[in-house]
Amino acid sequence: MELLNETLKLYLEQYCEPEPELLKHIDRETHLKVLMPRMVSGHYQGRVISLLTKLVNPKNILEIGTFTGYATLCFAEGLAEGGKIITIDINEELEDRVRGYFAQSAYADKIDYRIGNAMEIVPTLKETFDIVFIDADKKNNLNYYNLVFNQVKPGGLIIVDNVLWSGKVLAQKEDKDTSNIINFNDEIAKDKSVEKLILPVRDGLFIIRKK
Ligand SMILES: C[S@@+](CC[C@H](N)C(=O)[O-])C[C@H]1O[C@@H](n2cnc3c(N)ncnc32)[C@H](O)[C@@H]1O
Repeated sequence: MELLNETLKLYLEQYCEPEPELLKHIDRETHLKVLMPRMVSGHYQGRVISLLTKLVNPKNILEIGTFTGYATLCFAEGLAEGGKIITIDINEELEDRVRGYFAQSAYADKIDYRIGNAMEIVPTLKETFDIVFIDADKKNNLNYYNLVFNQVKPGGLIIVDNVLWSGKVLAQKEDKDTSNIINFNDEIAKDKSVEKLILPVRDGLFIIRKK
């Protein structure tokens, strides 16, 4: 089940900023040439990410789950002067394509793209982050959250994608992925060290602000 019906999606896309040409190209190629294209953030969610990032004006961003780099470039639009984004993906088959997209963008020198298992790479990072985007293997949402939490600045954001999981979370489906996401959402709801809300954007974006 798609949470946004096609008519509403098209309307929302008309009343936000237009999709930059490179992102249009990435979205088109992702749908034509890459497996599981529906993982791409896309126009409306991309503009939500871009606007949120501009409000925060971050120095350091961490993205866990690059895929084709669409959201990476949306985050990069809002980086502060001298800021950078580290983005991690385990899928080396996409590396050349994604490095090509980043090279064509205005943000090539701000993006630190690493290939490997985020569960191994994240514990090696020394930076503190203004924004962390968790969008990889959903079973590890809580592990990533716990791994990065101490490196998120007070007032910083942790954003987690797909927390409504195509409506399966509301239907309380009992498959493993859905149960993991429900468990993650429940843990965040109980966490008193953060302010939080789920935006019903695309597949559900959890916006979590560290107090
Ligand atoms: C939903 S996609 C990311 C979409 C992208 N952030 C966007 O918004 O366009 C999830 C990505 O996580 C990656 N991934 C899955 N498990 C991972 C892991 N353990 N470490 C790093 N990346 C992982 C997958 O290869 C996939 O490209």
